[in-house]
Amino acid sequence: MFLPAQPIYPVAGIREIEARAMPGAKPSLMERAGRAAAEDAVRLIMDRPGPILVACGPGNNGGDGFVLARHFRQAGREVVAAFADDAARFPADAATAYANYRNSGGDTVSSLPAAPADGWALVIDALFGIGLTRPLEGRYAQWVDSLSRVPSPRLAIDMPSGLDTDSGRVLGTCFRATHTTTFIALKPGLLTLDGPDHAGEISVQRLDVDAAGWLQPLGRAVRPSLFAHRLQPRRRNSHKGSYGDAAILGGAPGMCGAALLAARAALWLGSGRVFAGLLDDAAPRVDVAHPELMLRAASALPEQLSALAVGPGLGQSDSAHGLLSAAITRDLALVLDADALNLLAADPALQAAVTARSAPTVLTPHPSEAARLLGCDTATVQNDRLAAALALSGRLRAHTVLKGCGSIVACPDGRWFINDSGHPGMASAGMGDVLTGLITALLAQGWDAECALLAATHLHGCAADRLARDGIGPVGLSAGELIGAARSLFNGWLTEAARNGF
Ligand SMILES: NC(=O)C1=CN([C@@H]2O[C@H](COP(=O)(O)OP(=O)(O)OC[C@H]3O[C@@H](n4cnc5c(N)ncnc54)[C@H](O)[C@@H]3O)[C@@H](O)[C@H]2O)[C@@H](O)CC1
Ligand SMILES: [K+]
Repeated sequence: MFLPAQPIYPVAGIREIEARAMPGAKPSLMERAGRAAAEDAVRLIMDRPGPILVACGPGNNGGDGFVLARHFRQAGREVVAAFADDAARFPADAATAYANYRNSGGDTVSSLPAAPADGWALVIDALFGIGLTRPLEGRYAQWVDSLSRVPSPRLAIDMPSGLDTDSGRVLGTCFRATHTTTFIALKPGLLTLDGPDHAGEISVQRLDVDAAGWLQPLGRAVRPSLFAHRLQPRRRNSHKGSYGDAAILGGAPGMCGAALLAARAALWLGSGRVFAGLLDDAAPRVDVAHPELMLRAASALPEQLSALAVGPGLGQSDSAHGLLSAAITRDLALVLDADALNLLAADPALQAAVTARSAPTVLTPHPSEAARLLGCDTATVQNDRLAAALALSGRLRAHTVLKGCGSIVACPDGRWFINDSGHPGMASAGMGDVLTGLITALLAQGWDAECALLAATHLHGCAADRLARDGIGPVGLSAGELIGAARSLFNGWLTEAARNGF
């Protein structure tokens, strides 16, 4: 069964949901949060004797830590609570949690104690959650760094302290959790940029709050349930013309491989026919490993196509510019990748032409390409990947995938998705070309841009994950190897969808 695509909210959304769900809630949300975190913590210490260290901060995240500490005390487990701020300045809920902890006989220490001889059973970071507003420094930076070095399991409450909730940026330094218990819903920062390196395994504790019931989410984590309705079995009475003509335009001298990788991916994800238009006059006439592909001169692609990708190995020559310009005016689903994006960034007239298109456009930038398109630097894109992807989709009226750790899929209407499949072994040449081929194949088969982009992006990462489980990667995974795994997984999804009656 396909898992639901969980909602994701930035801080403002979580605050709004809290404000609506909190009044009169019994037990209070903080009581629920502390208890839920304690339940996750119990699972981490099943076979681990010894004391638990909880580091509590000056806000409500610290309050959650005191609720959790009280539960462990009451269960007879040794807890050391480190708290170095002024309890008189706690917000109301945290003040109650602190008082209850003290009333249960709990004490605090004002500096991080040395680890006991047999180590901590677990260390818990309840320093800062969604209320982090500036970089960690001084004492809290030291605490976070030394807690991150503890070899025990390390649990972050709501957010790893130091991680910006909306962007996944590390502010100063950041707790490196092995596990994170996050409340109410997922947050973007857990899933993109530096989030996955710091959050570890994520458990979402909803606290009996129906987040989507209070606030319609704009963001979701990518799961096949989002496009399951597209995973239809093929009709027996069909032929290659039923599954579209896909084409890849690129392959300038020295870069034919990029176009061939994209074309191979389009072939193995089910396009009826696949053409590759290659700019290199000396390009091979046949792909010997895949003679099914129809290799043509770049200017000789058929008039009738179902979907066209421009970019893999395209280069930035005048002829590349001319071909791109002509492609943009074609009334078909269009994927723009690599140098097509760089040419677009340098030419406002091309951008206007993209914006004027009525057929779907998909953009697949990595952060530097996105920066060129937005006229900013790469750091600005990375500092707020979500905003960058949405800005591109809005400006160019296109669906965008901003690649990188936690790829962001943005729609022109302001909805967005974060993909959590894949691993750093995918940081190798040709991976983007394969993604482009996968997207193009689905567009050629009649999928809408949103579903094609979501499915291809998720599939791309899932294929890499499956290969890594079999020892093919993460290190040394090559883009070509991904294509067969993607095909096999996609067929598995089709079987699953049929079994579940989609
Ligand atoms: N509001 C609620 O009812 C609930 C809140 N919950 C918890 O409360 C958290 C949010 O609480 P808060 O809004 O109090 O925020 P935090 O507890 O995350 O932190 C806010 C406090 O940290 C200070 N601060 C921010 N950045 C700092 C830095 N770099 N160095 C030093 N101090 C810094 C702020 O001035 C403020 O005192 C959530 O993440 C969650 O853990 C949960 O208990 C669920 C219910
Ligand atoms: K925390």
